[in-house]
Amino acid sequence: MSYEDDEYHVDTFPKDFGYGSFDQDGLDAPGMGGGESKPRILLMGLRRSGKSSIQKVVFHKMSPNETLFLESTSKIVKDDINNSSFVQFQIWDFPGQIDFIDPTFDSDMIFGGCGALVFVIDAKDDYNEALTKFKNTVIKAYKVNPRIKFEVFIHKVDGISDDSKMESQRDIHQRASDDLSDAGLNQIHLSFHLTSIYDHSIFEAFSKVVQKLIPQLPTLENLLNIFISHSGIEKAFLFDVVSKIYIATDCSPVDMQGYELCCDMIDVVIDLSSIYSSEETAFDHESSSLIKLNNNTILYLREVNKFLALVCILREENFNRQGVIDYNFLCFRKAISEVFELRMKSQKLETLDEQIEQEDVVDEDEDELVARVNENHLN
Ligand SMILES: Nc1nc2c(ncn2[C@@H]2O[C@H](COP(=O)(O)OP(=O)(O)OP(=O)(O)O)[C@@H](O)[C@H]2O)c(=O)[nH]1
Repeated sequence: MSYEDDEYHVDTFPKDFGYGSFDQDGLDAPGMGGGESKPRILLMGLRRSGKSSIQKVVFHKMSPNETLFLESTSKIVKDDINNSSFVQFQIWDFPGQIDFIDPTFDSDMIFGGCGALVFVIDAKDDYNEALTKFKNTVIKAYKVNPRIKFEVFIHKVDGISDDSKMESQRDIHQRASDDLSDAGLNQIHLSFHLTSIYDHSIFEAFSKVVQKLIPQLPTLENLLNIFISHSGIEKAFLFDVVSKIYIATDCSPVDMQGYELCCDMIDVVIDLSSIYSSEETAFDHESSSLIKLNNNTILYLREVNKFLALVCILREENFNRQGVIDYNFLCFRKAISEVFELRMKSQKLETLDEQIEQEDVVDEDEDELVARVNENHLN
């Protein structure tokens, strides 16, 4: 975790139940955790649009109200998210005032290794300036790296009526697309999300951003489809426990209420478990939980590995066959660990290749770059 400020309130989890270096069955082999091989998510947008708040709420358990006291970001902040082999990336939080189109800005380096660019637009503000900045940023980034996924967060939609939200989204979508086609770039795909840190929408949106960076996503979805169809389950989410973003779900549509219930269940399990166990074992290989709702529905949680949990929604009568569900779950967990191992092997090979090509210079280059950009562009 690259934040020096460790003072903020930890909302739900024990303080050290967060991201950090990990060593899972020797999977954190040298070179594997090296931040430089991880895809990068860039958080960009105008000043005070909410970039740092998003990062702190989703990945550092800051409570939304505390973001009111966040100071403006004055330099690029790099943050390593190292929670599991499936979810490893870096988030770079950019200061709102940074000038991407300045010729001295090293866009090759910044956008080159970037997996997704999240552009945050404050829905409560006049967004003309934001759209101009968005257009310039996309043009520059696409030129350097056409594989970047462009994600627009229409942010701070709390307290806005559903009609106004839809209207803002339609308007921003239309104008952003028009701007890009005027620049001859109508082939660029933009994704739009309505978000707020005051509800689960920010976690849902970030889930979708992160999923696009997981090459094994189709395999995970397939495994979940097979699992639910043979177990009488209606919906299943594979959750990253710390951030509560889901890294995969089955192919049925996501209902926001169901997602919120599953997120809340994770909080309940960790909170209760922390009372009766040490902080390190609040979530371990024996973690599982069952919650009966008063509408004939059951929430069922099982630990998949140190960082992942499977949370399922099913009808009460289907839980009569718990033995079948548990057996299927064990098969599912085994399959996940095989995918996980395969990924580790291929990452190891990639790292070896990279090391042969360029002996350990990338890390220094990137840090130098960030320092240089901060020096050149910011007070
Ligand atoms: N109502 C509401 N306010 C939000 C939301 N997200 C962030 N804010 C507020 O917006 C203000 C600015 O948030 P920051 O995260 O500092 O914005 P930033 O984009 O990082 O700003 P710079 O560092 O100056 O670029 C803070 O007062 C937050 O509390 C949201 O979803 N809803």
